[in-house]
Amino acid sequence: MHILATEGLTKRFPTVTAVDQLTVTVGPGVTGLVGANGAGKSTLIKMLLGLLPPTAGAARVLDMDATTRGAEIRRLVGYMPEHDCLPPDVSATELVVHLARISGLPRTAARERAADVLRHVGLAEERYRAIGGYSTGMKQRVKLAQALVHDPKLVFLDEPTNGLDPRGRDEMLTLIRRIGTEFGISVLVTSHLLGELERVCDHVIVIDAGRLLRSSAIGEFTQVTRTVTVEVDEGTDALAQRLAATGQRVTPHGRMLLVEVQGPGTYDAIRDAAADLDLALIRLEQGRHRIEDVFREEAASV
Ligand SMILES: Nc1ncnc2c1ncn2[C@@H]1O[C@H](COP(=O)(O)OP(=O)(O)OP(=O)(O)O)[C@@H](O)[C@H]1O
Repeated sequence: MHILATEGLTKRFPTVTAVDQLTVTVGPGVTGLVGANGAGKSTLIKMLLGLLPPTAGAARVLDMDATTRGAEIRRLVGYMPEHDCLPPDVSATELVVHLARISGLPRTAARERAADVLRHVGLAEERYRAIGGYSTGMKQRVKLAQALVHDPKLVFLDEPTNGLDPRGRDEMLTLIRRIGTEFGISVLVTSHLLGELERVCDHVIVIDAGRLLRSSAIGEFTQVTRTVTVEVDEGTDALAQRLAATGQRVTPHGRMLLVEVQGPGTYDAIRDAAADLDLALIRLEQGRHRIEDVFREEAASV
């Protein structure tokens, strides 16, 4: 079953083609939409919501045509926009209740539902304070809460981790995963960082300059891009030589080594090599996959 599907979807602005003949399908679960800034992610979402007419091609969301049935789609889909769009002088509770009412919920149900979603996104007492005084993380949570308040079947989250510090980012990613698993709501989440989506997505779509670069289950991504970063206090060269001698693929990266994970044995090989050479391991961590890595691999394979 498809949650959404596009066929040759294209959006041309006077000086740029933002989405270029995109044909892609998305199933239930949490799907990441990855691309550098300007790749066309927000434009795609706006077309899927029926807010922007395509220049060519078609899009279906929850089996409805996005061009002709935008209002129905928006009733069933939650949208967390990328940019700051919150009124500063009202509280999160007032805003979310108001938006729930606009979505058609009766007054009492709107209040209850708003209290529920604000609790789920982790806004407690602060929800009664004016939004203008909120931190970026709190504002992102309010945007998320309003996307969920009308109990959608699907949510589009546009760069939800933007502007967050590492801890806020982690908490937001955990929340997104919960939306997909505990609440059973399908999610399309955009980011310019593939690394952060790996943790929460079942499937990832990569676009570049509006074109589909790749659409794969997350496992396929991690298999081909997985590396482990190794740092030792000294003796990096000796470690690299030892690892290479035991069949590991090693690339020096400044003071660190990037080792391709060929299987669980790779970690054992690193540990044993460091122990044999009497080196102290400072860091042994899963490589963060940046979108550029995928671009490089795709380019190399063409
Ligand atoms: N209304 C518009 N008029 C003209 N050009 C636009 C418009 N909206 C977007 N664009 C252009 O289309 C391209 C894709 O923009 P879009 O916002 O969809 O990218 P994005 O992947 O969401 O990136 P970002 O995260 O930076 O917003 C960019 O070159 C952008 O400048």
